[in-house]
Amino acid sequence: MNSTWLEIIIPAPAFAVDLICHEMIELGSQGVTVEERQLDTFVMPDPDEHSPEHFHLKTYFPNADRAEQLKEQIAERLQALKTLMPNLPDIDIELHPICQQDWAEDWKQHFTTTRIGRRLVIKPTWEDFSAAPSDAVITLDPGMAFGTGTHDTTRLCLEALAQLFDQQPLQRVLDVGTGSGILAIAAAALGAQQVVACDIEPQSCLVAAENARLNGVDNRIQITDRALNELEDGFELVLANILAEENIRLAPELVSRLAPGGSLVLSGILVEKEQLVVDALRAFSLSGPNIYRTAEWSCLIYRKEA
Ligand SMILES: C[S@@+](CC[C@H](N)C(=O)[O-])C[C@H]1O[C@@H](n2cnc3c(N)ncnc32)[C@H](O)[C@@H]1O
Repeated sequence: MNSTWLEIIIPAPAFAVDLICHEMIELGSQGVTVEERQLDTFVMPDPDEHSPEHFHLKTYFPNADRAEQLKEQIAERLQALKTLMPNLPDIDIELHPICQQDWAEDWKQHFTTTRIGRRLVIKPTWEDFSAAPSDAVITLDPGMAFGTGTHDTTRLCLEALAQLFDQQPLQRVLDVGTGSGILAIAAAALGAQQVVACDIEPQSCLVAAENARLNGVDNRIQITDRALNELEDGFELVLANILAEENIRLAPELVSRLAPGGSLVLSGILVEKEQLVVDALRAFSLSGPNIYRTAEWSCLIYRKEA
């Protein structure tokens, strides 16, 4: 489906954002997003981060042919808001017609069967693949959760996982921020007998559980939304594809969940934030890191002293 929508961008001061959003919905907008910060990553904004004074509202209307009429209506609404908020400045809005593609099909084009390392193969549910006997094939439908293997941060983790399993078989693996479950399932497919996968998002836990079932490894993966500090320890491998800041915040818990000699794989780290993580991890008895980079992402691999 390729229908044309109208995207309207409204620069707005912080104090007016809620009311303007409300007005747009009243005018028939099918969705409003508020760009409040430069998103350089994939998860939640830092709650301690200060909000900026100005925002960009993007609001979407299904009927692009109403552009001129909508522009006038929005100008009238903004003018009317000035009676409530005398400090509201004059606002220049931008209008762009945009094509709505069939996103579900569009992103699928970028998720195709991929081999990682010697044995690991990631395959979308809608593709066929003839596996060699030694292949560890995992089949995924990421649903609403993050993790198809196409994102560089996931890929770096999968490469680390494949490399570590090549060095020695690993039995107990912890996947922190499991998303679609891709890393946990890959660990089980490569032979781990007990995998714990946690995520703060209940939706991710549901998707991960379904993907584990689909891959026939649900009996070896325990999926939980419990906090990291409530989980057991003694893991030979701990993977965390979460933000640099989150990796730093959780570092004591991540390290304490490792068995002696265990490996810690930290991903989701922008190259520019790599040093922050390296500095924070110095506080622990770890060797490393071995650092792997793809585009703007870094992945750090540590080993806990035996
Ligand atoms: C970038 S995704 C990674 C998904 C998957 N592991 C992968 O490598 O593709 C990060 C996931 O971590 C989860 N997450 C973020 N902070 C977390 C935390 N403190 N504890 C557990 N999960 C967390 C998010 O909900 C999200 O599903």
